[in-house]
Amino acid sequence: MTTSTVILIIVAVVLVLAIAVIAGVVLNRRRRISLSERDDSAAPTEAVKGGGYRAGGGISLSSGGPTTAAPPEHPAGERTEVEGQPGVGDDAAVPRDTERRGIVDVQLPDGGTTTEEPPAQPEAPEKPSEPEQPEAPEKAPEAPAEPEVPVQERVEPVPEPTPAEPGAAEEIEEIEPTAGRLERLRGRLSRSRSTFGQGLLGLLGAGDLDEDSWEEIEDTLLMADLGAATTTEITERLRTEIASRGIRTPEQARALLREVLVDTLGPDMERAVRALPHGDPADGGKPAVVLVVGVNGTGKTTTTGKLARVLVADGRTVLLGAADTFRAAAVEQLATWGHRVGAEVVRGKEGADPASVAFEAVSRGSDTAVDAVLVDTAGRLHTKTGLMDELGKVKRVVEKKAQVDEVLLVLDATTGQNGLTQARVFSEVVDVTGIVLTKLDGTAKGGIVFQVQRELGVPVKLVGLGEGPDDLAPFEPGAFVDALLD
Ligand SMILES: Nc1nc2c(ncn2[C@@H]2O[C@H](COP(=O)(O)OP(=O)(O)OP(=O)(O)O)[C@@H](O)[C@H]2O)c(=O)[nH]1
Repeated sequence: MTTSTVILIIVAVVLVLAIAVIAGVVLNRRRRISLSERDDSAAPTEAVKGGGYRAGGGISLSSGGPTTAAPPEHPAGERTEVEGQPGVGDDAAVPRDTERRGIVDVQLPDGGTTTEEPPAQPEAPEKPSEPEQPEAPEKAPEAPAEPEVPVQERVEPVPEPTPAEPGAAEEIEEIEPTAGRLERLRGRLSRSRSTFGQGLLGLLGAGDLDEDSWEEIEDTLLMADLGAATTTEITERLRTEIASRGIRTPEQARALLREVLVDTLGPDMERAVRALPHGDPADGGKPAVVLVVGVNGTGKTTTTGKLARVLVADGRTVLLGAADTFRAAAVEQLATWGHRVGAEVVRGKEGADPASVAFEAVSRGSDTAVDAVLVDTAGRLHTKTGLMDELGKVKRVVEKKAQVDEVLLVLDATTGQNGLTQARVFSEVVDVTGIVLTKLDGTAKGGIVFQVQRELGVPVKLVGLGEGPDDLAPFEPGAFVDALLD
């Protein structure tokens, strides 16, 4: 063995040993890191999960029972007012039906076929000698160009008795005068009043406001759903004005608070509901077209019915379009409202294309020269995209026949911030021109009025203050703030 071979062997052995040592060190480190990683992650997980709370028992479960197979009951009477619900694509309350479908799922009938008769209506026996239904095919030339909307095939206008028809007049209800409604319904705001107005007045009237008092004022505004931006704006203005005007007495504080709140509500915004016709419909004028949109359960159908009553009480003729075809009961509900005020109702079968129903309603309204066509739309769809598609389509299709004068977005005041999220989404889809805030009688958080207007720049035009047929009032900032503060 030569010297060089010996050296080579020694070098090789040294190299092998070095590699072995390095590998050992690396493996050892990895193991250590891996162990410490696990240790680190274990601690926060526990902290987040438990937060120190230990449940005393398991979650109580019960059987769904046999009722799951039966068709769901209309739970309108059981609606619970749950904070933070719903989102767009959800319901505002307990879903009334199990089946959901998007417009893409709707089966279109073959051309030329007639749709099957709708299920017998409760009112049907009372009007056996109804005039013949208008011939749908006559409207074919007026149908919109959108090929997927075979209007004349899908919609079945069902004329309800009008005031002029013999035998129908006695069924039509008397409608409360619309003037001064907010004043009359003022007591319904009492729940809002107690926490919001009285809390603020108590703080401001106490005088000598320190930082804690201002924080409390901010908290009161935030808890009443006024939102951060409006709260800051109001608080800053109150601070400035109290200092510059030298407000001393509770009366002065009250007057200032009223002034600031009313100003924040934009008293100059145009709040008239655009539901009067363009010219005289009997003389070639066009009816006003009002679309009522919103998430299901917020009170769209009820609001449409209440608004019809307001118009009828004002001596106007109204036609209702039941374009909420996702739920048969919603169509029936609107038909009942129509029947009660003597308004004709145009409806499609369950699952009919809402756009075609809306189009037919507007066509029929123009033909019969009514003053206003109110279209109740569906708000429950799987997704925001589905909702956009449908509402956008309804508006586009209707606009082929007439101008849409008003798009009323119905929001449930009891859903707080979520109403705002809904408002944003709906205003992306259609140009919302007015807001109807319903169920203000059932919340202590009337402050959502401030936030919604600020966010959307669209006025609250009407408020729902109860389930009664005439519990719809115009929104008047001064009277509203007085109701909060008195
Ligand atoms: N307390 C109170 N209840 C209201 C008001 N407006 C509507 N409601 C009730 O809210 C429930 C839902 O109203 P709907 O008109 O059916 O709601 P919708 O948005 O049309 O829902 P769908 O019919 O499913 O499309 C009903 O029980 C109404 O009586 C209101 O201003 N105050």
